Amino acid sequence: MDERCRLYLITPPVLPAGFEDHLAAALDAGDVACLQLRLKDAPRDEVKRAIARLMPIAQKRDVAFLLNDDAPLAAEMGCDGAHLGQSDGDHAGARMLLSGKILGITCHASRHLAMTAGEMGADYVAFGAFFPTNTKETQHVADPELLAWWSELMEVPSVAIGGITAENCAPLVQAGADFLAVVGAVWNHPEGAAAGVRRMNQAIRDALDGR
Ligand SMILES: Cc1ncc(COP(=O)(O)OP(=O)(O)O)c(N)n1
Ligand SMILES: Cc1nc(C(=O)O)sc1CCOP(=O)(O)O
Ligand SMILES: [Mg+2]
Repeated sequence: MDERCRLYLITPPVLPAGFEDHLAAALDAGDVACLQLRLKDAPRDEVKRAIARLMPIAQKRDVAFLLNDDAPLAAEMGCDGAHLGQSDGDHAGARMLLSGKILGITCHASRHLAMTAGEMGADYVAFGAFFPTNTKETQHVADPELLAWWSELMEVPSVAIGGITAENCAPLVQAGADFLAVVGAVWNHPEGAAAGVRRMNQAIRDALDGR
């Protein structure tokens, strides 16, 4: 098992005014492995403008920039990769389009979906939701045991998602999650996004000490 577990940051579904400054402060506050742009239901032009604004902020800091839902647009815009759900198009086609780039696949709480994604060539498999969340209506509940099973059997990294906070993340880290993906724990942190990143990283370190 890789002894590390890293933070995977996802943007809020709607970007507030001045988001660039909040993003830069968050990414400067501590280790963030990647940033996923997740603008649900935004027109393609708006997503393109957001990529042009935000991708340089991430890449300048060595944070991989992934686009949610749209592998062709990720390829066209030179993103570092894409995240696709089970209804987000042809995974094998996306794998070819994003050759050499990162492709992550949502696998809910399903061992079968994860094995299929791993065999297809996914760079990570995402499991969730581990906890209730206000960010999205979820239909699947994942258990930390799934992360332990995956990390013991497979080399492909796992991402845990759904309602994860500094307070509840320890069992996921200790079960072997390679990444913790969060929205609210960072963007809704009462002291700001930078404090959210610091707090998540501290919680990950504390949990790794107890692994
Ligand atoms: C890292 C990560 N894991 C899971 C998801 C969820 O993807 P999906 O099921 O396609 O749902 P939407 O995010 O598109 O609403 C994700 N985005 N990122
Ligand atoms: C985008 C997303 N996908 C999920 C899944 O279970 O597949 S849960 C989720 C929302 C994550 O936001 P927060 O960290 O605020 O709970
Ligand atoms: Mg999706």
